[in-house]
Amino acid sequence: AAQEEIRALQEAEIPSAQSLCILDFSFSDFGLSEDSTAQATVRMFLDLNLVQDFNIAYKCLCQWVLSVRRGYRSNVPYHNWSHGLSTAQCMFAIVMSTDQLQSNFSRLEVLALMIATLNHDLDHRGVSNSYIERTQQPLAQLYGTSSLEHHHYDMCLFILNNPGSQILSGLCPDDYRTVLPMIEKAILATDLAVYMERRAEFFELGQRGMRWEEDRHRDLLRSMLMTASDIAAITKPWHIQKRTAKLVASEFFAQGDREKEEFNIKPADMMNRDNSTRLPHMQVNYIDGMCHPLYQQP
Ligand SMILES: CN1CCN(CCNc2cc(F)c3c(=O)c4c(-c5nccs5)[nH]c(Cc5ccc6c(c5)OCO6)c4oc3c2)CC1
Ligand SMILES: [Zn+2]
Repeated sequence: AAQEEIRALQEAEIPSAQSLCILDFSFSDFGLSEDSTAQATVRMFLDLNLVQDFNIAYKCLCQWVLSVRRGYRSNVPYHNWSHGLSTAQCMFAIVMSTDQLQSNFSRLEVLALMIATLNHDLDHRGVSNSYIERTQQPLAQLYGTSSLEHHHYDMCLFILNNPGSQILSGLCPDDYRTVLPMIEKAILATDLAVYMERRAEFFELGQRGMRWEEDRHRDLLRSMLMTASDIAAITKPWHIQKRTAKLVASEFFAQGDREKEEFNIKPADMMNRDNSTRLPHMQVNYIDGMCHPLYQQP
């Protein structure tokens, strides 16, 4: 990120959570300027007490936020900075609402989940894993499965290791060794194919009135929370949801067009522009099949 941008953010008066509406599950960044989205991210880290709990130098936090924002591609209709911020804001609202009741999450978990949500789709190219794997993109050579998510984590780590944005430099070695794998697992958990494989176990455990104390159970809980934040766009008020669905459609149809033209392969239904008339049908299918079961979980 550029020095004057960092100084501007560092010296800015960061608005309160209330004035930014970041405690609301109906939050949308649609009206916010690029600068306000960076300030909203700083506000989340401040209000979660992460800055003082983990001795994060404020200038470092500002540079890190701006580097993450820059790490998203603005020419991608849906999987861009706005989606990364919205996902992090949903996690912020979850943590802040549940922690009022009892301290559900450890400090390290909150730090890991906030870093993971904000970074989880870094450098997304607007195409799905199946596209990358079927068309033998370089990313597919690097990672067999979840190629996108492995790349998102790689980029997250790259920014965390960049001089000037090393917000984890204040952690003791034990905390550092604990939080990085937590962030990696959380980002890899945002591959919806992985979520679909693991959610049955989560629902089954949820029926047993779990206390979610064992490590492997906490991994599963954090993974499900990542997906709940990642797909929260369909929980927004209808006028917001409608606008976002159009962005998703334009991103998916662009992929379908490339599959037809460049690779002469038949796109999946969701990616095929010929199905534009079936948008409402696909929307309902997606919500009923993918999303509602997760939000219904007690
Ligand atoms: C086989 N499948 C193929 C698809 N694959 C990737 C699925 N991943 C994803 C990831 C996502 F984030 C969304 C997502 O956020 C979606 C939303 C939203 N609505 C409001 C806010 S977000 N609506 C729909 C369904 C849909 C409706 C109309 C369409 C369409 C998709 O594509 C073209 O027209 C979504 O599908 C999604 C599918 C999973 C495996
Ligand atoms: Zn995402």
